[in-house]
Amino acid sequence: MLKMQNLSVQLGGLLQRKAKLLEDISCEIAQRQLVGVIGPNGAGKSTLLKSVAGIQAFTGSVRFFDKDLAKLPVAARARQLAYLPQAEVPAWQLSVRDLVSIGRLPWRGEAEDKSVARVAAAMDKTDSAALAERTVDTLSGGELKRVQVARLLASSAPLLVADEPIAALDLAHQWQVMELLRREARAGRTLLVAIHDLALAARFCDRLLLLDRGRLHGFGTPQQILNEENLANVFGVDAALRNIDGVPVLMHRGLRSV
Ligand SMILES: Nc1ncnc2c1ncn2[C@@H]1O[C@H](COP(=O)(O)OP(=O)(O)OP(=O)(O)O)[C@@H](O)[C@H]1O
Repeated sequence: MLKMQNLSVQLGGLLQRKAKLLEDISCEIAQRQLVGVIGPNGAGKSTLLKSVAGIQAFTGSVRFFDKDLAKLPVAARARQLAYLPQAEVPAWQLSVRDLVSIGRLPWRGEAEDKSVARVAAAMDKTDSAALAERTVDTLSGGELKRVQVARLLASSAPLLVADEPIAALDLAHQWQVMELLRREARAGRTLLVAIHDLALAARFCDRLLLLDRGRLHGFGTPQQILNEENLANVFGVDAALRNIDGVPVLMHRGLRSV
């Protein structure tokens, strides 16, 4: 289980203006769940994910199965969680296969064949096997994103943290990646995924964590979180919600504010 307690992020030193990016986020996420982190631009989604991933300083605690993630040595933490940043542009002319293999680095002492098999499986699942020998700097934005998702999936970490993993993907690949992430949850992993597409979040996520200006506005099932009040008050849109096959579907009426 992933447990955040009073997680806060504040920027600025003694003489600088202080900015609260996250304020007292407390939330418990069960194992085997795909959790969508939603909220408008600037709500704090990336900051939350970076805090959980251990690359953003914060106060409070983030525990995963009773391990305080921030206190784990880096190598041990890398075996607990894999992280996909929002915008990651590889600086080297790595091959796709080598970039996906980076997901295996925390297990580099292990038998070679298992890593090779996991890398191949991750490329297959994300439709990136045909790109294996290309260098990553030649890929389109969507192809690169799929390869980066493959790197995440190649990891054996039980906690996956992904910042907008379906941004830049076409419709079919968005569905494919969401299906893959849900399957990883069903297989036992816990996933925390920032996502802007509320329709896909409603369709695939087990729980939604709604942030508004650095605060936790709500945590619950898509049915509980995606209501007309939250859409108006948090996202500033006037929308009607219709229930189709048990999934809330948004019908936009207009903007409340921009
Ligand atoms: N280093 C920083 N200095 C000042 N402000 C920052 C810094 N990092 C983040 N912020 C601010 O913190 C807020 C939250 O940023 P964050 O990237 O977490 O938002 P987000 O919800 O992921 O947004 P988006 O949907 O646009 O990706 C934003 O207003 C951002 O400008």
